[in-house]
Amino acid sequence: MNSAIRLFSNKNINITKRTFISIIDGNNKFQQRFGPFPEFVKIVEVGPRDGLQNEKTIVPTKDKIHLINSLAQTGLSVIEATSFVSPKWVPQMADNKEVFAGITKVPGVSFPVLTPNIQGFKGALEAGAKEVALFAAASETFSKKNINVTIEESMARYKDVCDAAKENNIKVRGYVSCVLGCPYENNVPISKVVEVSKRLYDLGCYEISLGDTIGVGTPGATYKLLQAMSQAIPMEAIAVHFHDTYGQALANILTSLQFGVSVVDSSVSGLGGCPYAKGATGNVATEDVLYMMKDLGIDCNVDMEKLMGVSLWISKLLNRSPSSKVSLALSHKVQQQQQSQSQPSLSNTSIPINCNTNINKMSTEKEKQHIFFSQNNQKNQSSKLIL
Ligand SMILES: CC(C)(COP(=O)([O-])OP(=O)([O-])OC[C@H]1O[C@@H](n2cnc3c(N)ncnc32)[C@H](O)[C@@H]1OP(=O)([O-])[O-])[C@@H](O)C(=O)NCCC(=O)NCCSC(=O)C[C@@](C)(O)CC(=O)[O-]
Repeated sequence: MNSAIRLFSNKNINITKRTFISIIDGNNKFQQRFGPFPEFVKIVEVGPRDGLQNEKTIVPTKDKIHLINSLAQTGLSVIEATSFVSPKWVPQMADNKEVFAGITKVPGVSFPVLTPNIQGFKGALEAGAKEVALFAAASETFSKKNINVTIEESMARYKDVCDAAKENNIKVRGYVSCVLGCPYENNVPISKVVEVSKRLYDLGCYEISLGDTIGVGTPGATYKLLQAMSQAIPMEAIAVHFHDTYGQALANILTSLQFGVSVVDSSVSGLGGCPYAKGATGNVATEDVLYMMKDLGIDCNVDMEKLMGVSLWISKLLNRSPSSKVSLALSHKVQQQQQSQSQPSLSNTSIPINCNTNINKMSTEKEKQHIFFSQNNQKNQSSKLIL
């Protein structure tokens, strides 16, 4: 039994249900019991890359650009823009140069791109990228399937990329896939994850993102992994990248925060997957992460209202509902509010959302921009949403 419930059911302690709720509701008490948590968490938005690389229908370049530009208006400081990988392997990212050239390089926002080898690095450099991301795996089979080389061979390639990056003053981030399980080998030894992560870190990656590629991880497994990782790499250089296939991502993030992790990868609307991990669903949704962070009192410096607008827009464009539980819940709330025509009650956060907008029917970029950023003004059609 958890200690809070034990306390509540202990007849010797005179505690009312009301007091009990106020104890667990108080952020300070919660932090004392479950924290401490970092004060600030950097969100690395991977939707435009990890999300769109897995879409069956290829999203038009202009829409990718619009997606990234809109995300850059939300306060996000890192938005992974595209991949400089082989178009034969991942055709969804074949327009990498056009996407990178088309996006507005907002000061203070990084737009890293994936590079699997020196050819990709050169392409990224020519396109004007200031940050690249390498992606290794802790599973031999996954490495072969994903980048057609063994782990050892990938390290040799990544050394060349890191050397070239140093010469050109380019920041390098490193991914390790299959940290909590592999679609081909199932169990992956923690020692292998630590080894590959440390090698990437020693090559010069400033941050190592631990990828639960197929979303099989649990808080228990995450705890054990981070315990081992914390012995090898400074905690501030560790990021977590959870897919939500088994619905464990938020619980795993909470565990990671308790360990001191302060960088979380996520994807707007829960877009995502991996073309070489069949059945893996999207990354944890950025909206869901923000909702949890807000309750924990953790600052992420992202405007939830704007992000929800982006989430609804990209979901409409892809002709499906958001994978984000928070987006779905909030959309239903809006619909209910619209039906009952009632006034909203007291709230800390209000999100205006126009659920009736069909973005596909909008012909021009200007119209799309308008619906994104002027929802506040569309009082006749929008409802204020209460979190
Ligand atoms: C690594 C390769 C290229 C090896 O692929 P390969 O076939 O072994 O490459 P190659 O060196 O033998 O070259 C074959 C052809 O590819 C071209 N080529 C070679 N390199 C490039 C390049 N950079 N950009 C563009 N073209 C390239 C090269 O020019 C040549 O073209 P051809 O002469 O036949 O016309 C391939 O396996 C590949 O592109 N893999 C990428 C797969 C991928 O993007 N996977 C998804 C990202 S990883 C992921 O999602 C996991 C992550 C990061 O999110 C974290 C997690 O959740 O775990």
